[in-house]
Amino acid sequence: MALVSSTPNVTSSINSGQRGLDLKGSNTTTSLFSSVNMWKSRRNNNNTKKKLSLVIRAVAENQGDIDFNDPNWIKHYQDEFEERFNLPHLRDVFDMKPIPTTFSLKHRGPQLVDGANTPEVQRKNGYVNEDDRTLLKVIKYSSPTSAGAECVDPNCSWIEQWVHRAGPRDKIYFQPGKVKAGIVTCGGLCPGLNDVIRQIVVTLELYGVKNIVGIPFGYRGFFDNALQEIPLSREVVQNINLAGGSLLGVSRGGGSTSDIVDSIQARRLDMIFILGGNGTHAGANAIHDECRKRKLKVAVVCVPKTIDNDILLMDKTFGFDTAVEEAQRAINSAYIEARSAYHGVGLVKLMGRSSGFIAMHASLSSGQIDICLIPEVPFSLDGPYGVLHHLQHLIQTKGSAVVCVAEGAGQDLLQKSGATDASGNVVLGDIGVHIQQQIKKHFKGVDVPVDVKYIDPTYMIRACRANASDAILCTVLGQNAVHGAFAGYSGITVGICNTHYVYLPIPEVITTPRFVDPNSRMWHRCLTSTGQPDFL
Ligand SMILES: Nc1ncnc2c1ncn2[C@@H]1O[C@H](COP(=O)(O)OP(=O)(O)OP(=O)(O)O)[C@@H](O)[C@H]1O
Ligand SMILES: O=P(O)(O)OC[C@H]1O[C@](O)(CO)[C@@H](O)[C@@H]1O
Ligand SMILES: [Mg+2]
Repeated sequence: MALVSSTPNVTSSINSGQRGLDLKGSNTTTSLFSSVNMWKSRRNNNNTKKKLSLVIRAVAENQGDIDFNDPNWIKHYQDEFEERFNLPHLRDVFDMKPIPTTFSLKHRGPQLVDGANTPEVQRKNGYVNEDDRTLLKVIKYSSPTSAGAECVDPNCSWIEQWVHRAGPRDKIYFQPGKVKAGIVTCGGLCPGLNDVIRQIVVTLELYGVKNIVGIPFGYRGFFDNALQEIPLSREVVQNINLAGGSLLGVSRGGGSTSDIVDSIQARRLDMIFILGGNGTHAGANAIHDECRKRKLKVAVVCVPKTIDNDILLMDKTFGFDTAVEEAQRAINSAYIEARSAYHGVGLVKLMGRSSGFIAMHASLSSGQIDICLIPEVPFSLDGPYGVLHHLQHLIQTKGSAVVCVAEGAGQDLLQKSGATDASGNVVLGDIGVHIQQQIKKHFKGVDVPVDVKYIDPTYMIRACRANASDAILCTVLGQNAVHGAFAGYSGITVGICNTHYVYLPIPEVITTPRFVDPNSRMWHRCLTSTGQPDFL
């Protein structure tokens, strides 16, 4: 029985910040709205019994083909999970024999001669066994009503879900001296891109790779003949992490998979490291499939890049911490402006196309936000429960207020242009400008003076260099990407799950964007911190 792939886990979809995982195959927008509606109805329902029955009904409806009376159902579930998270490997297609790794840290001492594969050498070099696994979920929920509960059955049975541990293996599937490796950065900018590029190059060189190139301006670099490959070496990348942006440039849109793979073939690339978000990963998976179809021995390995932190299953993606930290500056300025004005309102718009992680975390960390609005939580501006009424209350009671809004929030309040960007992403209406206008209009209507200061720090945040914690994350992800390619995997991405670094098959992390779960502890903490009510 196809337990995992054909049975969406709606308990997770209600409760998890990773609900998209469980709505496989469904349209992203539809999933977002149906889940938001489900949440809406949950939030308006204060009766615990009703809540519980809703959850259990969701389980029953959506785990329809799991027979919970089967004493082995957990085992079946785990087997399906293992199969789903199995990593595609070049061995699946090619008859390949591994060779001892050339990755070795510099050692002193007679017993640590390069190439010697003694347990001592293995331990000193920190090789990871191919069978090592890390747990994807670490909380044992005792009830489906526990905050953030992700349960498969009504009893919330404990089900171990293991994913593959990342790191260098003692055997590799490429001869480093013959490898040509390419690196490409796609989508929008994100702090840390240069750190990842740098670590990929440095690690490749440590294996002994001499032919490393950058593909300029995202996928465009593969099919725009006017663009030249950029030769990369430790020397070239030595200091690139000191600046934001991407040494290679980025772009959205363009290019058929077939053209890109033609280009990979013509360039004779053996490994391609692809840095990008959801769209980029979808492209990378298509490239991996096409390479398999053409019987090309190419390792396609992604490093998730999204400032919005909207990739499934991961603790966080690089650049996110920096974005949150940088957002503090905008929030603090808005706060000072608001405090210093008579009836001041500071309004800050932060990135977050469909996920409000930056806005939520920035609100939490600043402690200066009175109202935080994110795409996952619907709100109304007008009426007795609307944002404007609450804002008026704040102005009249404490004299000033600060609002933080994610760019994708409240899109239902704006006219849709129907426009899309080069990658097919919907062009959003400007919710920041809209709220600013509505605040002015509302206060004029009730004849209360207000002084609104609107700050949109979007591109200032995105162009920053990575902060210390992101720089470390980038370092580990970049190194692990190279280890993954040499280990022979393709069609994979690297990530951090429960503080451990893992490899995941690409399709598992991009079924939808990752969303803030309005029922999660984190969102509840944000509400506790702002003191804001529901706005519906
Ligand atoms: N479904 C898809 N299949 C193949 N390629 C895709 C797909 N979606 C997007 N791409 C390509 O991936 C690249 C990046 O996509 P996109 O602009 O959506 O950025 P992203 O990777 O999602 O990152 P960001 O977080 O900045 O939005 C573009 O060149 C785009 O053409
Ligand atoms: O203006 P650009 O380059 O299209 O990027 C804007 C988008 O980038 C993102 O930060 C994702 O990278 C979104 O939040 C935002 O909508
Ligand atoms: Mg995208």
